[in-house]
Amino acid sequence: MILIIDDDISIRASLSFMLKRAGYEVVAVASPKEAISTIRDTAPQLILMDMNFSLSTSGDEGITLLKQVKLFREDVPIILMTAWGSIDLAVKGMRAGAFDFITKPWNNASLLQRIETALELNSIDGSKDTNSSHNIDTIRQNKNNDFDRSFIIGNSDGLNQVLDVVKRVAKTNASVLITGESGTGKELIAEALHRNSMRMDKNFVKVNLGGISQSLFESEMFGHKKGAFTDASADRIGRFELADKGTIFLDEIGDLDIGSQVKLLRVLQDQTFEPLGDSHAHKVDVRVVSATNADLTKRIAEHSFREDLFYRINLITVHLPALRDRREDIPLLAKHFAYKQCEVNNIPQVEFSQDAMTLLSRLPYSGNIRELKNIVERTIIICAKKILTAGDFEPQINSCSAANATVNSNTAVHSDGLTLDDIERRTIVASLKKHKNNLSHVAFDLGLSRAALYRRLEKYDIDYKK
Ligand SMILES: Nc1ncnc2c1ncn2[C@@H]1O[C@H](COP(=O)(O)OP(=O)(O)OP(=O)(O)O)[C@@H](O)[C@H]1O
Repeated sequence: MILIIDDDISIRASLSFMLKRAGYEVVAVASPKEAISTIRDTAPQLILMDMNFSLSTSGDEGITLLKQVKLFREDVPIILMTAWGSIDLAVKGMRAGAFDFITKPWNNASLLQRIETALELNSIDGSKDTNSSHNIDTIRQNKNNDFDRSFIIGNSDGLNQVLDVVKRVAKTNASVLITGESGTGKELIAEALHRNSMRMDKNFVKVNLGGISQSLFESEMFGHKKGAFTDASADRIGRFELADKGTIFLDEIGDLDIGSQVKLLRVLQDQTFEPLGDSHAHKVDVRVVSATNADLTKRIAEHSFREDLFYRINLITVHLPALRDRREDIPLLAKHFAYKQCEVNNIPQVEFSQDAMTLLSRLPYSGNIRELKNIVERTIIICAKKILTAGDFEPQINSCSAANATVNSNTAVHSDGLTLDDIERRTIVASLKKHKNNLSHVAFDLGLSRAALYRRLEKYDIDYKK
């Protein structure tokens, strides 16, 4: 049963109608007093609670009610309803333990989706309970079936715990925030959520929010109509529309400026937006996965990140441990990157000597898995040997840490007579050979944009037209 608490009769009526039509049993009450007596007698599966009771405009009554409800029914998810103008109240409510919030006027489809997500997540959390209902068993089964983690290497407890959460929430529509240091595999986890969701056949759209300027944010995310501004010479589809029915991955969300944060919050609220120059609201159905290596709680305290946006993107948090805290994964990862590098470059597979593996297993890895990948790939290209020893890796390790230290200066780094530029040039030449000068394939392999690849081809004067 879903309990609706709202003093506005028209809201009670329209919510009841919508929820009953969706197959839920509904009880609707008008006052906090009636609400408390209802939850004393029956346990609702979910509560939809208005925060703006007419008796007080401060919202204190709503917060008090929320706290009382939590005392009686700690495990029942509560979704708060507020006006957009009093979203601060929703934030207070989230701090006091509400599960989610919506702003009025709401969008029926997205409210239903939130309700479904809340119920699903609550069942998963409660699935350890021996009294689990049929519904919980079904969810548990679904979550365990066919989980594809084939592209994620590692078997450490730290990684397995992360994957366990991913497995349980992938099929829901819950927003997920992935945290962790740079290079720990956050993007891979976002992909795993998508690949294991009902949305897997639709788009996974990645947006690097750190790379989008404030002035371009709206056109990039929501699109624009031809003529909407001086440079808009044609219609453009935004990232949200591209991700419709799929997943949008908001990378580096901690870097988003405060002005763009409110625009993002609005679209996440009810999944509608207006492209620039278009007065029609566009509706989308998008699952939101975000990632950051910033400490968002700290940013909230410093007022550089909106707390309401934080709750909106963060129904579930997944924290990826640093590589130095899951060293068991290093040998598997090293072998995996070596295998891939040899395959891509069409060279015979290599092996690691015992001392090489011991060395790799002990490094500090401030750049995490990305750093390990670079070290392995460079060593293979430079050494061109069948069995790689610790001695082969050492110069590359020095060069990588030196490169980290001088990343913002143009100082050339020498190791074994080679500069980083030499290494980069060799890697590009090898990839060109492997892909018979197909620049799209080379760019993809090396993780570069075509423009970045062209710049390097010019810089090193590499003839790719032969
Ligand atoms: N478990 C893993 N198995 C295989 N490859 C991995 C794994 N984790 C990370 N990688 C690889 O390491 C590199 C860095 O990973 P990724 O880009 O996902 O990290 P990130 O945390 O998103 O980094 P950033 O914060 O800098 O964006 C990628 O090439 C990725 O494919």
